[in-house]
Amino acid sequence: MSAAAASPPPPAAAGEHLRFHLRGFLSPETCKELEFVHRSCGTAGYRPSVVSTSLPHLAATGCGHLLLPFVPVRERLRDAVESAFSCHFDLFIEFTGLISWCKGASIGWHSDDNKPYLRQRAFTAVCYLNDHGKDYKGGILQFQDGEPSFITPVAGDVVIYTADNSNTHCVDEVTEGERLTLTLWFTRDSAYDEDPKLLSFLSQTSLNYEPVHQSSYIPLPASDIMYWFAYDHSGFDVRCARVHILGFSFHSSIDEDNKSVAPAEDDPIELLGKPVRLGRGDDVFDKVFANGLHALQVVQFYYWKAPELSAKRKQTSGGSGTVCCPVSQSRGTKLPLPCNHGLEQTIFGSHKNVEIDFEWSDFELAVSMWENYSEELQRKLLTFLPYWLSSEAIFIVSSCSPQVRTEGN
Ligand SMILES: O=C(O)CCC(=O)C(=O)O
Ligand SMILES: [Fe+2]
Repeated sequence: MSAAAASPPPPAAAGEHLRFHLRGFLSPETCKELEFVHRSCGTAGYRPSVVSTSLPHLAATGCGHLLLPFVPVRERLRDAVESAFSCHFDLFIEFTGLISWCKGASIGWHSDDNKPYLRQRAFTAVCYLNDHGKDYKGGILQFQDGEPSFITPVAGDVVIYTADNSNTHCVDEVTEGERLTLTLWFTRDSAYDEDPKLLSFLSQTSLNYEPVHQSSYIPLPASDIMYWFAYDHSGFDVRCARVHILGFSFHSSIDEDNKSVAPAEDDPIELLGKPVRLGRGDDVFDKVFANGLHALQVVQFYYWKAPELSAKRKQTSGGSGTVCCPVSQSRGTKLPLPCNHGLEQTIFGSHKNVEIDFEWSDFELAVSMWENYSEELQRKLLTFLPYWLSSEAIFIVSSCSPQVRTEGN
């Protein structure tokens, strides 16, 4: 969760600078962690060819604990904006969201406060989580006037600018791959502060679980329609596409010799709301996941940790052979989900290019690492929430701060 310690931009006299390009603001590890959250939880976006993950969506789908990786980043970005634009007033975060700009996504010339319902926006921060050229083509950010006149996105870099028409900008069409960003808008108007809204969601969902119970971090899918990515008179389910691209498939949780229990679904996509297994090639993994989103999150966690896991395996076993295989070939049949492999490949296919040296034993280890990771975040969330609720704000609660009393202290 650590964010790289880039020095804050120098304070500027009002009007002196329109925008700042901060290089290396986020560490590669922070970029990867946010990418994991987005690829696990994103839904079809608010514009064509876009997938997005907003913080209220995380809180509403049983993933309130996944807000934690955002907390230090939001705080550092607010500090950077306040210092860059010499703000002698309170600044609130109006929106925080992860966005994938997929093939065909672009935005024409605009300023970020250009609609009556967007007038409250004062500043924008866009963090780039992956690299132009390597991960996607197109997607250059251009400004109409002033310097810098364009930004070529590099993972870890941030651009901050005023949301008014002195920063009219556009984003070129993404022609290949997936351009990942973390976008924040800041406001001076506390009525638009997103924190109280998030806290209200969190208190309705996360506070119900005490003590930490396993099911408290299992994701709960939103309505199926939110995962439908429409493209060119066709489309696909985002959960299926993300799982397929990494070589996995969804299987029934019911064993083949027990077919009589298998219920017939009107809409096969509804099967993703029920317990599922994961398969790869002819193998089906033993574990039953609570739903398709749970399975997807574990697959994305595995993908995030795969290089580390395979390096560890090679170190300990000298690279030879598999230890045990928690899989079988006769378990749950492949779910009859509608898919469009060609389109899934066109839209999400580019990021699997880091070839995974796949072993089921690594995957099994990733399942327990994911459980530990989620449990730790959930524990932190439950510790922080009372402090957040009493100040109606989301902030880093330092464990050494004297007012924090955690269990056992
Ligand atoms: O992603 C970017 O570089 C800028 C995005 C943008 O202009 C917007 O979301 O309003
Ligand atoms: Fe914009």
